[in-house]
Amino acid sequence: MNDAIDFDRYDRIRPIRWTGDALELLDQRKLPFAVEYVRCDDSDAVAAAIHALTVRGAPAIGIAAAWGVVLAAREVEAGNGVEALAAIEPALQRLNAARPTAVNLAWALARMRRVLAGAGGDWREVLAREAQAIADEDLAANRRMGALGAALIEPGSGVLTHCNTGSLATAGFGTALGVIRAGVAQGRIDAVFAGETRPWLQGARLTVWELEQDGIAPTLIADSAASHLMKTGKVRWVIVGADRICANGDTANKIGTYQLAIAARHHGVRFMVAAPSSTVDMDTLSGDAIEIEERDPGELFAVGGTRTAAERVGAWNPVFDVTPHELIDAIVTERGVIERPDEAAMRAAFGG
Ligand SMILES: CSC[C@H]1O[C@H](OP(=O)(O)O)[C@H](O)[C@@H]1O
Repeated sequence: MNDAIDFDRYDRIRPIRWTGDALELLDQRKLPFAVEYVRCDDSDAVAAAIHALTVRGAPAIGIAAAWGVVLAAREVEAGNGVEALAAIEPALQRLNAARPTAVNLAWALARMRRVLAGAGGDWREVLAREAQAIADEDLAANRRMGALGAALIEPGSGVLTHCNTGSLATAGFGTALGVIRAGVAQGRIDAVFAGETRPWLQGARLTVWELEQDGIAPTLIADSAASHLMKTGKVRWVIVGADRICANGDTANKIGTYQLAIAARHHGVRFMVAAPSSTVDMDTLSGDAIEIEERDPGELFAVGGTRTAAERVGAWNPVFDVTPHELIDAIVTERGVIERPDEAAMRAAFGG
């Protein structure tokens, strides 16, 4: 076993590209069957891409929104940041409304507002530098988290992950999938199981595709097979991402995460949440206060354009759920590891 991580092998995918005058987004609605980028020339196009899941994943939508602010700035004239902020605020509101659950969206917009409010005549350049800094910091955080999370994993482990938390959901390398990449690179992880993650199939379409790019051969399972897999003893950890981590450690993540945590605790499988500090929301005291996004029920009726449900059926499509902190064994951010998270541990680590 060694601690080295070959980022040339494990960190090559970039879902977000800034061209200097437009934002190019790897269209995650079309992966893995087509690798196509969508060009956004204005902030409303970015907001639409976030809502449509062209770009998705908590850190990635924050980064995309930050570049959306840069695009909004191109449409106004102002002598300084305060004037510019007043002019582009409606566009920032539309970006913020694109999706409600991942705190990274609002966090990135608040950070862009903060630097803009203090900027002078060079406010456009200040915004562009801040958007790039948000992306660069996320990539560095993911690589750091990968090492911190992997260090918790005993050699010879099997792991199960849910949804997609890789390069596609971030600036690169990933959060939970970054921990898994690091664990594989270090020889700690022998088997990676990926849940398909209905209804949007982030696991079957995106996580499997990402791992194939790395030369890692995951085993795909139906979401409904997860408890049975844990019962076999083949996994020692469930490793997932997060869209919002509250002041007491309660965590919102892709729908299905909560039941994975319940099953993990029942079977003595450890449960790790990996997310950058930009996903921590110390202003939200507990998971009960998190707005859970509900998407078009039609997402449940078809896969890839082929209907799979009988006609004339209703559906309920919440796309996140909340795992109570009591079911989480470790929260890993780039700042460190919080074992058995609770409000005291979260405040010691993040203040507030
Ligand atoms: C690294 S954050 C990824 C996070 O976002 C996903 O949701 P969505 O695909 O709807 O954006 C899921 O909750 C992942 O854990």
